[in-house]
Amino acid sequence: MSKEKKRREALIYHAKPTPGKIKIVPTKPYATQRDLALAYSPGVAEPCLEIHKDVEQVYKYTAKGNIVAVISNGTAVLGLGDIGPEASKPVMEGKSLLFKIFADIDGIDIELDTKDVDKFVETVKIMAPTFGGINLEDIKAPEAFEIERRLKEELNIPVMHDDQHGTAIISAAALLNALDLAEKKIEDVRIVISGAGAAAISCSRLYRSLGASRENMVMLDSKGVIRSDRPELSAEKKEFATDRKIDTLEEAVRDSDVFIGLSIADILTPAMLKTMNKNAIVFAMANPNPEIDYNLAMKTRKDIIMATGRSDHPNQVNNVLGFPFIFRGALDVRATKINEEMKMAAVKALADLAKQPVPEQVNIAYGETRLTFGREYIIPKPFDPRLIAEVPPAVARAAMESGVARAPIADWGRYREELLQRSGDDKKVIRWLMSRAKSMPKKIVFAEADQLDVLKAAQIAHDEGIAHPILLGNRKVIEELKEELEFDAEIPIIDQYEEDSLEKREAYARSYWELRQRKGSTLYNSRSKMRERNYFGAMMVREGDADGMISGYSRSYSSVVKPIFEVIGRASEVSRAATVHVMITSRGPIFLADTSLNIDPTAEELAEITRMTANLARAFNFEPNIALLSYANFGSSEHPRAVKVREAIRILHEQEPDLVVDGEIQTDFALNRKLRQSQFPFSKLAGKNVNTLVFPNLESANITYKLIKELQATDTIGPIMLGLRRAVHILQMGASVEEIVNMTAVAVIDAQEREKRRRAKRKK
Ligand SMILES: NC(=O)C1=CN([C@@H]2O[C@H](COP(=O)(O)OP(=O)(O)OC[C@H]3O[C@@H](n4cnc5c(N)ncnc54)[C@H](OP(=O)(O)O)[C@@H]3O)[C@@H](O)[C@H]2O)C=CC1
Ligand SMILES: CC(=O)C(=O)O
Ligand SMILES: [Mg+2]
Repeated sequence: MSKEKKRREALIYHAKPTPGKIKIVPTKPYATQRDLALAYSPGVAEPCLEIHKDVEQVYKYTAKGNIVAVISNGTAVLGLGDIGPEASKPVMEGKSLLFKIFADIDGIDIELDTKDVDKFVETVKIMAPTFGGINLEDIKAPEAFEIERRLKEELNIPVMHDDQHGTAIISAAALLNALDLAEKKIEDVRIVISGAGAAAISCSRLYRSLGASRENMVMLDSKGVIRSDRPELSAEKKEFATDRKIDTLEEAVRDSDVFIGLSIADILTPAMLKTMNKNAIVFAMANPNPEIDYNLAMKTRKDIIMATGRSDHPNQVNNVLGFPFIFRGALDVRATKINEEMKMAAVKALADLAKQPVPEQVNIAYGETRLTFGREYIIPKPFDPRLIAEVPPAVARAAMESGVARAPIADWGRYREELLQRSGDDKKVIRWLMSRAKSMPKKIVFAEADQLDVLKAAQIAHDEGIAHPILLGNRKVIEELKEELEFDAEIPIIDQYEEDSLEKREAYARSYWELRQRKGSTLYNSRSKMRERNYFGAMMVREGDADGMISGYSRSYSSVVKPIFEVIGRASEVSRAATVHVMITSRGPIFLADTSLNIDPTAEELAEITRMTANLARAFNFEPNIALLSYANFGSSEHPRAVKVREAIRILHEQEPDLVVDGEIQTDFALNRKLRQSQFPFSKLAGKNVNTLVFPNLESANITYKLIKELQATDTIGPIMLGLRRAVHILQMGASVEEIVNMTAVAVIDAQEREKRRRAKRKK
């Protein structure tokens, strides 16, 4: 993608559909007059009075304990410099978003219009009662040091300047691991630090407390090497001033072992890099552009261990790995500060985690085949789900042991459980879907590529590397739309009406005729069918010219299903096809079946639909806990409709004893674990969170999924077609671009799975 296109994409992302990246959502009921009388006057007076009597009760009755203020004055925004408070807001909103998605902390961004240290400190102090913690961000040195020092002294909630300590913690963990790989000792290595600001000073201090010697360190600022004979040095810079008589980065870097960049882009040249010692460690962490471009550095020297602050190269050393988890641990024990012990605990937890075997889902999330501790993996990845379970407990424990925890944790097992729950499964499934598709993109026919939204989805699928699209439809329209979308990649376009497609059309018509000649088709009508896009597209997949197909955006489901069933047909191992919708809810994804095909399945058919749905959930990386829904619970009705579901359960319990499935059960008992436990403790679902719902008939399934979708405005993936011979999926009419992209990923993964099975079969 061109730089200009990336720029516009970033701007549109921030502007649409609503400006910015965060919003506030109520957590209590507010529907009725009674709710409002509790939420606000008169009920609200009660917690006010309790807190007035004992201020600590504020943690019990308000959200304070989970809110962190992300505060900046915009004087050192990333590596962009002093761009002002308003211009820093996107970064602060970004930090709030990261707080939420990684650690379930509500980050509130605050941009202060002052460069005056006293005013800044006073303002934050005045606001402090609102927050459980204060994350200072992108404030330039030396003011940042004084602001943080004073706030730490004067407030009794955790205060951390992220650019100082977040960066120091992550880079220290990465440095320890890199030194391990380079077989060097921190006490012996010569370290050059480019930058003498908030981040650089704090990192250097932490390296010293890990054993680095001051004599081996050289620090540079915008004026060059910080020498002890330089006049007017700040106290912080003096701490790292060198007695060596050198002035330039070039001189400093020669024969050094470690380069730490926390300054500005592109100041380390290949020539300088070549003068560093063997197995040099290069952390070029300036954002958004590092001190030396990753590819340029790797081209210059093969033996370096390289990291940047960016997510698009191996070894992202960025404070995103730290602040969400460090604050999580600090908040959870109501720590009065974030002290050295807590920081060291975080360093150790992160460094250790990188050496552990990496879960498959992390490999998939990053499109890697096998991440293992080594030069290209010295630090965990931000989307590693183990971070939330490892780092906060380490920080919380250190807070308790160092005497700053006001609410110590007693049950560590339960705390871990709570942490895992916080990591929320909602968007993970989409992320997983995309990464899994990207790991081996497949050729997917977009049968309605002359529709704007379908083409947009094909463009995203192509740009993101999810699929290799084939655009089927009116060539002129597709080309015009492509131009409008600036979709300038060379993508195959097939217009089945054109002269060029005649040969294929004839070949497909003959194959189709062979297939259907005893089902009433003539060669003549087979030829005319191949003019229809869904027949043509399906034949492309059938004949191996494509791996999968997406259609149905502009026509009714039933009119698209027919050609697909005629051409592709049902897989031999099943007696029917079925469809599943995955609803992305706040409690995680829920699989619903059958939402689009079987109108009134028999007990046997329901059992089969359940088995297919369970397989799909597993293919999505979820262990299925399945409820077969009814209007009745466990034998409470003898109506044939309830009996049918009971019979399906009997079949499943007999044939699939290990499958976690039960019913017939009503929806509320299925979804509410406590309620279910109180009434039906004997159920196979006891202690389980149900994530798969199989409905007794099409009406109930279809109505339910549409109801959830419209009322909750949740993301959906579906309808996912199960039980066909090929990876062909039919969209709901008018699907959104996101939904089409999701379904494209589903089609790709489906094709990947089929290929895997074919290979396994061939091996046998
Ligand atoms: N990867 C990560 O997680 C993080 C990366 N960073 C990055 O580190 C950089 C600095 O951030 P921060 O410390 O907050 O900002 P500060 O404004 O506090 O510090 C910037 C420092 O860079 C120095 N500098 C400017 N130009 C040069 C130069 N040509 N050579 C050497 N030093 C120079 C400045 O020198 P002087 O003192 O003379 O003005 C100053 O010491 C930014 O690019 C930021 O994006 C920061 C935090 C986290
Ligand atoms: C990552 C970060 O906080 C910075 O670059 O400023
Ligand atoms: Mg920052």
